[in-house]
Amino acid sequence: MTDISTTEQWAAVEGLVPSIGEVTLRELFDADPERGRRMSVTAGDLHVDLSKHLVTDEVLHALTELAHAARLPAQRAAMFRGDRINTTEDRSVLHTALRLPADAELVVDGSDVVADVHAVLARMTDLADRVRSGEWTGHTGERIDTVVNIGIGGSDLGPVMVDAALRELQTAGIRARYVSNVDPADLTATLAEIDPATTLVVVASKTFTTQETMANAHAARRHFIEALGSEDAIASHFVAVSTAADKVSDFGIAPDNMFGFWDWVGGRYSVSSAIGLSVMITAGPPAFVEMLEGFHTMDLHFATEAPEHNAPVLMALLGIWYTCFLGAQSKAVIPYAQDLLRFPAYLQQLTMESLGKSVRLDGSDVTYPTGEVYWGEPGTNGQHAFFQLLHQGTQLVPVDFIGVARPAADLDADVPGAAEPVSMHDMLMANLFAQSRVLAFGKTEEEVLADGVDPALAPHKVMPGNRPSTTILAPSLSPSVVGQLIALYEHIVFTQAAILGINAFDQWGVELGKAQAGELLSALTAEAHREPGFDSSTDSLVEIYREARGRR
Ligand SMILES: O=P(O)(O)OC[C@H]1O[C@](O)(CO)[C@@H](O)[C@@H]1O
Repeated sequence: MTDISTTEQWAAVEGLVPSIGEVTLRELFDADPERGRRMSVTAGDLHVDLSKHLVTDEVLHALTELAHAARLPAQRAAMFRGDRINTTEDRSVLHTALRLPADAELVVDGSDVVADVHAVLARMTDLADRVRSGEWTGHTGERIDTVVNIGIGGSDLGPVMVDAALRELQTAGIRARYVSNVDPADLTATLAEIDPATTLVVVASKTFTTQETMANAHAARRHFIEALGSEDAIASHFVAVSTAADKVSDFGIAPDNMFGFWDWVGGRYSVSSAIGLSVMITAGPPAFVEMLEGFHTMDLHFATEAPEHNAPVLMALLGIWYTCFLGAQSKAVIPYAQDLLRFPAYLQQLTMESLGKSVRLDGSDVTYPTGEVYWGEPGTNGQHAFFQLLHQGTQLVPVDFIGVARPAADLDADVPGAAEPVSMHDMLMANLFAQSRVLAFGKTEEEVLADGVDPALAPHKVMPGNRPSTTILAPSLSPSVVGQLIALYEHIVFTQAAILGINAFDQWGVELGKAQAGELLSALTAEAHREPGFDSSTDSLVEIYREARGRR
């Protein structure tokens, strides 16, 4: 396969790097008063402003040529068609099929996957409606008021993030709790605040073998049987979401209470599958369907728009520009929306499990960086924590700002000096716009001195500026917008992987740790301390731990 870094298109981008060192964002904006509008694209309901990036039209053009050199349109078509592009696991990659409308058709390996998807959606809807209406009752005849989702990674981060994002729609009196960590503190804290008689547990695991999930599920099962006095209680308090029907049945959950998905849905791409069941129960089936429509809107945008107007393609190319050509190593995602609190954590798995690869699809070593370290916290909190490094530190950290125009609810605040109370949402968004301006345009020494600052202090108050950011502005945090945002980043990941020639859909690196945890568990729990067998660090840690636990 072609090593993208050996192409003339790659060399062309590389050749433009010095030109970017010669201009500033201030100069680029001064030279083109239309830059703000001209370098923004619309994707579904999202206004995506790319104008505050360290690029000229020439750079953007050269980057889109890179996408052509990597045959992005052909690779994209192969994914949407269901080709087995996850070659190391010999699987199709079809999360986009999870949001196709019911009248669409997509036959893969002789089976219409759209019909399969909608059959599961209908069963999920039926369960959610019955739980929400009170028709589904627990073992003692009480209504369900709490859903506990037990899962980890993709079987947790998606639902937990969307649950928070759709908080305002949770009007049926049903709350969700999420248990993921094998640290017993996680399940213990959750069990302490729920009543088993009114709780439905969703065991969410694609494989139904994940150590953390199975440990938590079995412990929860014991707790429910003890609390409700009968093993029969499991039938009305446990459902499962999985691709492994046999293992679900071995656990004691009947097929009627299992909601399936397929091996062509990667864990980190699974929130639009039955893995979203807890959210469908708390926010309601119409909200879930609207979210799927939002996903589909972005899928269509990605599949059909030319690269020059294609938000995920452009954002992916900018990511490659910063990491492969300008030396950036991380990307901050700052939602100015408290309900998107968990979006950065969700993106960490989506992007880093996907792009954390050092060999290409053909097994050859990559010769360029892949992926970025994603991190972030909601604004304005981040401003009072890590923004100092973004503004005046020495690292290049591109930022994605996300904001919504209309809040679900607003409050007025009295602001010193203001005649009238001020909308707190307006305050929030003013902060977002201010931060992206300060990052981009900074403050020169001349401007600092013009404020009358002591010249000795002036260097400390200079803001270098020229720090790039994207601003994504949505009309509101509707379920559709949530789906659009998730799909936007899914397709950014796809595009980067397609250009860099890596597999975004496997995660072999996670496996070795799982295997070694098994060996370590035996060493920690064995009757008698074995001869040292690991390495001198691990051996002494095991010994100290065993002693602390009273094991010799
Ligand atoms: O849904 P499962 O099979 O329990 O897997 C959970 C997670 O574990 C991983 O395999 C590795 O962390 C993720 O890719 C996945 O989302």
